[in-house]
Amino acid sequence: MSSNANIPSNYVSDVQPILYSYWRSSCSWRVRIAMNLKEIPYDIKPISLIKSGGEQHCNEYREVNPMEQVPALQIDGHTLIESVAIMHYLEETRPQRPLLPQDVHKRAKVREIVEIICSGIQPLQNLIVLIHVGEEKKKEWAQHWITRGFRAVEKALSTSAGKYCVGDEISMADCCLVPQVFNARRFHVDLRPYPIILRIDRELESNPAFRAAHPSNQPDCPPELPNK
Ligand SMILES: O=C(O)/C=C\C(=O)CC(=O)CC(=O)O
Repeated sequence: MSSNANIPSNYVSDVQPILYSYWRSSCSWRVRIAMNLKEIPYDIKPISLIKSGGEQHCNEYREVNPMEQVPALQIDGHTLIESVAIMHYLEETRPQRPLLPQDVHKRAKVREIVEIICSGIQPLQNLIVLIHVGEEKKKEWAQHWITRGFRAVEKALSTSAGKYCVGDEISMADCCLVPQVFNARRFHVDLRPYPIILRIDRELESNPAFRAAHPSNQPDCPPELPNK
């Protein structure tokens, strides 16, 4: 299966991977997009982040992911956690449909945008943080950090974007951007100051890999919430 000269051919297993995922977890969503783009078939094991105080905290799942978060991916006989590390593993073992550009400067740009979103925005507005911030303040809190980060993303995109975040090829940066835009809408962030972000999000809306990964198309999406 693997055509990457650095990866032994027996490294990649034919056993279908299992993705521990939650329908509107943006981190699970990044990996779903990457798997779909690379056309890797996988099964989803839903982990409800809200049922009974969160299934991610149960003993059984803590064995899978000691960070008590989704996603986790069982693949090639290994259990991997952390969405960005997982995307890089997929890139290295399944080089088909690359998610990193060849050009080193473009690669750096992809990693920069990934980092802004995955370290500088999402962790500050995820469920565990918002629980600590409290119901009353959580919307303002999330808006603050998303706005701060989107200013930097928009600036990065002003020099890197073509059709997508970096040039005209879909990359890891796009896998991270689309779920973060969803979160921004969820917290009613005014997105008008970010026209490039909005344009790329719109561009990717109809892409089949992105569409299939959308929360509303997940097996654990509550039926009463078909549209986000
Ligand atoms: O249904 C819920 O409200 C629970 C959790 C989430 O949305 C996931 C997050 O914590 C946000 C995120 O992934 O960025």
